[in-house]
Amino acid sequence: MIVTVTANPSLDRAMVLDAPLEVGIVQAAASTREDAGGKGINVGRVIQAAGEETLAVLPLAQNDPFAALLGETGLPFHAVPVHGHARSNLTITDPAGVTTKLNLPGAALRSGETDALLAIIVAACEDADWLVLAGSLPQGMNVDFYVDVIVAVRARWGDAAPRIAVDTSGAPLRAVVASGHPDLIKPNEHELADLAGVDAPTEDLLNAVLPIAASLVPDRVGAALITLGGDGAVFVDGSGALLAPAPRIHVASTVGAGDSSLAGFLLADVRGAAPSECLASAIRYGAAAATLPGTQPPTSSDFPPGEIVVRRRSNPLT
Ligand SMILES: Nc1ncnc2c1ncn2[C@@H]1O[C@H](COP(=O)(O)OP(=O)(O)O)[C@@H](O)[C@H]1O
Ligand SMILES: O=P(O)(O)OC[C@H]1O[C@](O)(COP(=O)(O)O)[C@@H](O)[C@@H]1O
Repeated sequence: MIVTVTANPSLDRAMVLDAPLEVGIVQAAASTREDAGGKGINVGRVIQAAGEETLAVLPLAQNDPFAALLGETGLPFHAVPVHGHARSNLTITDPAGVTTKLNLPGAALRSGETDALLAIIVAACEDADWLVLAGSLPQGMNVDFYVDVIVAVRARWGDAAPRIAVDTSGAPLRAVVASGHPDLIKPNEHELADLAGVDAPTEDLLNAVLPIAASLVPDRVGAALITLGGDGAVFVDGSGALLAPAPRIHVASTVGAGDSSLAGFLLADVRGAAPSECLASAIRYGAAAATLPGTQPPTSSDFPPGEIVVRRRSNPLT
């Protein structure tokens, strides 16, 4: 079972333009769709669509319109009652697939609500193979929240604790890497560079991220799945690195592509696949998500045609 946590859910509105986005003018939009989103929810929807067991944990006010949208997905979830409503994030995609994301900070949680969220997450981890801590934290929440979760889950479940994947950015990611030792992180090249305090690479991304990842794996994190948009993805663990370019696709919207990559990786892992097949699955799911509008979860029927070629590098630094 894969438990996902979305501390900062978002009602995702995706708008499609039939001309490139221009700032400072009035522009007609061609279409729009709404999804119950946020990184953990997106991961969970892909896992559920693939037929594997999953549970989403999130803070949610009873009278929040987000609840109806989430209910329509059929995703099993455990909502921790809170006062604030889910934020609304906006994604704008132009005909070339260029995606602009406008993300709000999200309503603050009260201190009792944060404690309740942590307790529910720990309880939900009984029999879980993976715990996925995904997305930003609501404004005002302690940046160590994910560290607190990791410590509490491992203290409660010991050897039976799930492996823990973290997909976040900025201060919460720095905190987790400083003192949480997660089993897996899933940054993109910008988040990875920010974490390591270096400039993000702009060329030959598959190779350029390897030394940055090697500075973190395995001392600070067990493994890293680094997604690189149209350039593909890299997986680094204590035994070396795996590199896979992305297939050429027609991009509809890249929102949710990173979440689908992580879901694809975990799906293959819980089905017993080797890391190279987990990486290929991450690429297939990420690329499939990018061909779909909004945060629609991809299934295997959306996979782009062709083989995913995975190369191994035993020493990421050479
Ligand atoms: N333009 C694209 N062409 C092909 N695949 C893509 C494209 N954009 C994203 N993907 C797929 O989705 C994955 C995740 O995308 P990425 O943009 O790195 O995630 P994030 O949203 O976390 O930044 C990539 O590793 C790739 O497999
Ligand atoms: O929690 P954050 O980092 O603000 O991101 C939330 C947004 O990211 C998404 O989960 C999409 O993420 P990706 O495009 O990185 O896969 C949206 O559903 C949501 O609006």
